[in-house]
Amino acid sequence: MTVEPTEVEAAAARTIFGPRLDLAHAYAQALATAGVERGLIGPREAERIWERHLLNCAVLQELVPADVELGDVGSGAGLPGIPVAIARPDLTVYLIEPMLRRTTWLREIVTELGLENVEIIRGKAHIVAESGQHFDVVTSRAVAALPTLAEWSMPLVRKDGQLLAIKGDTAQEELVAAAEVLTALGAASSDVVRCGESVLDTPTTAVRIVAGRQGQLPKKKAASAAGKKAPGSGAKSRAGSSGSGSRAGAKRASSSPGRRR
Ligand SMILES: C[S@@+](CC[C@H](N)C(=O)[O-])C[C@H]1O[C@@H](n2cnc3c(N)ncnc32)[C@H](O)[C@@H]1O
Repeated sequence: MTVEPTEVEAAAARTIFGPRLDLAHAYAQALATAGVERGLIGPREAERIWERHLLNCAVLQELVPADVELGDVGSGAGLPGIPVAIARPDLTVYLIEPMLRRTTWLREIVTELGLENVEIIRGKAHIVAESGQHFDVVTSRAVAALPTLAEWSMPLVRKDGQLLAIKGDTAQEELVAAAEVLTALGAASSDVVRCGESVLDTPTTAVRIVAGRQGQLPKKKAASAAGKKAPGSGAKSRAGSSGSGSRAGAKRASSSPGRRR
């Protein structure tokens, strides 16, 4: 099966990916074939791989400053982290994902594409935060409702850094629902933004939260982390290496993940 973008999608892809367009084609092809066979995305996604996945995710890069470190929480098959990393070779992108099956795929595809600006961290977001790692920008898509997502992601954000969460039509409502949590987590500002308006028929909606201080674990998480240090916490694996031995991936988060996209 070959996955060709429509004319409109191809024009958008040329603008977004520039000289790295071939890498975007190779990733789209792999996602629509091996990605579907391995259950990383649903079978119906293959025919809308460009619009709904590569382009929808890659335009998030418009909000990302130059030369920064970006952590992508709950990366799954590599979304939005891999399209952003392809579009922006100046960034160092860390794909954060607890499930071994998915980090195995991520290591394979990152190696196959030769993406030197991507690293893979196996673990849940709070375990990575517990290890003291911070990023200038933390992205996500379809991981959890905003109050939960903020609790997981804000501890990973450096002072003045941003959390960028791709959300659908409910973005504004989620932001209102998360107001109290965001204040407690030290958010300096938050808004709903649209990306890709000049290239996409349907621009991507994202919630943007700016951190007023370097992220810390919420008190109850910090207390339990201090009492019980998780094995493998903080283990970071370069793409293509054998990965961490963290058991974090085996334990499900108590909050239900957001709508699958
Ligand atoms: C519905 S999938 C979305 C994957 C991808 N972001 C996308 O848009 O296609 C949610 C992902 O979040 C991961 N996840 C769940 N809880 C997590 C946590 N606490 N920290 C990091 N990732 C988590 C899951 O393993 C899964 O890969």
